[in-house]
Amino acid sequence: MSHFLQEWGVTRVTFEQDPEPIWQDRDMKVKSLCERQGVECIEKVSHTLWDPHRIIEENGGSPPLTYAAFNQVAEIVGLPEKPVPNPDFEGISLPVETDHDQKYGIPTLSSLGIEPESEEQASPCCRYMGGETKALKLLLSRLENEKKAFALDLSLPNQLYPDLVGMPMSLSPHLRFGSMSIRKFYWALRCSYAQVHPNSPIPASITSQLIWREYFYCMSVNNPKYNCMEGNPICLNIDWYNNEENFKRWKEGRTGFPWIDACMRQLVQEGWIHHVCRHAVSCFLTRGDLWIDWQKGLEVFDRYLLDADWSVCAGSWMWVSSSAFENVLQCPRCICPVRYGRRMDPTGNYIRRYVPELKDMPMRYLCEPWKAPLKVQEEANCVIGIDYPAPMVDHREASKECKEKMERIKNQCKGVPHVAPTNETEVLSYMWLRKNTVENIEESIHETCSHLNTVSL
Ligand SMILES: Cc1cc2nc3c(=O)[nH]c(=O)nc-3n(C[C@H](O)[C@H](O)[C@H](O)COP(=O)(O)OP(=O)(O)OC[C@H]3O[C@@H](n4cnc5c(N)ncnc54)[C@H](O)[C@@H]3O)c2cc1C
Repeated sequence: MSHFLQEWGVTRVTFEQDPEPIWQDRDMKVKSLCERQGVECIEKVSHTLWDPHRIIEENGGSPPLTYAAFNQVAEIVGLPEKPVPNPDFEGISLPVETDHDQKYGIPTLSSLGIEPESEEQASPCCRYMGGETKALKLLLSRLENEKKAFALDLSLPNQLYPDLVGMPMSLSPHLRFGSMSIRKFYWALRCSYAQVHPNSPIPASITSQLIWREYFYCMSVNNPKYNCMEGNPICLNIDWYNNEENFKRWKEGRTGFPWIDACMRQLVQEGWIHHVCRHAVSCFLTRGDLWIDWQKGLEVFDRYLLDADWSVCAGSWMWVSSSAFENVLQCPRCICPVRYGRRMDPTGNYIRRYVPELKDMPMRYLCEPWKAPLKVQEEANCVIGIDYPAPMVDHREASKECKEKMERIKNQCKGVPHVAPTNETEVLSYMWLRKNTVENIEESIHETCSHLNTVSL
């Protein structure tokens, strides 16, 4: 790094704030290196629409407790700044030497010791290309689609899988790595709505997904244990099952529920799945069917998702598993892996694409192939238990059991804050919840109080 700074005559480095501890650690190192080299360091907030610290300050020193409260505070803070051209970069061109790629080219994955885990991973149906040029093209086609939806007053979901030419439509990996500016995306969505409906106010739903991202960022800032259950002041300590075999079947897409398996296989092969798929598989793993720790699911998402984002991913897992946020006090309905699959994939094309064993299974049985008569299974060349697994749980039974457990936890939660405790009474109620796992209550109260002191929420 110091070699590059010198060779390129760098005098100023700008970087953006990120709440993830490893990036904060990296920033500290870069800053001290730059200081030693006499290079100026400028820290900007450009990865989020608003500075999370500003939101916290406006909310009286703690993060807004709910998504609705977040929106109210954001309204007070005002609309996010519009992107402006950066004069620092105008007219800049970098001379590229003939041996540029040799000296500075991106190393291959195998030179870093990373090999594909499967044939599908080695040649996936779609490839995400990095860089702002690609991201801007993607934004344009995305806006065209959105405009059609705005004109019909529809909220058009992104497609479940890349289009026929293998082009992904999702911008999330670009947002994650900064090759698409979040402010540009936000303002582009608002402007294209305004073009279609010039005389109407812009509905909040147009940008609501981006605001969820902001909310999770705001909740994670100042909380280094945000991606953990233990020591994370906003997360309930739930006694999840530790069942390695069940976890492995979920991870490998061998649950016997075609919709869940299609989602998990797409994730591992392509590094991206649609929000409805993320929701379905995370609910299935945790409070829906298997009652397995959300942190295990988070590890898998973190490994395979191209848009894996410390704040959003951990926040979403806590949300879906009812471990934090508003969901702690609610008992949301479990997702049925059969009915939901049928609703989301009415043609069956998605399941057939990622679970080819079932490609000839008639639509009627596609989401629950174990119900197909043996003759139908034989005709479809897919005998359940031989060519494709039988369902690993009885969903009705498993979800009933999970729901009862969740109800018990929620009853214990009555009167307990659903996010970080902010005073001593709340700490005491919080400890009540944790007493099943912490033997010495006094010690645990002390532990949580010190969290409150160290984690300045
Ligand atoms: C268990 C689980 C884990 C998730 N992990 C991640 C993750 O690691 N990284 C990530 O970017 N998104 C994550 N999401 C949120 C969401 O599923 C993805 O952002 C979305 O599917 C990306 O596709 P898109 O770009 O087409 O999204 P769009 O619908 O076009 O949304 C645009 C952007 O808004 C943000 N966004 C969208 N939905 C949400 C949401 N529910 N919560 C917070 N931000 C949102 C993302 O930055 C996304 O790129 C997760 C959701 C769940 C349920």
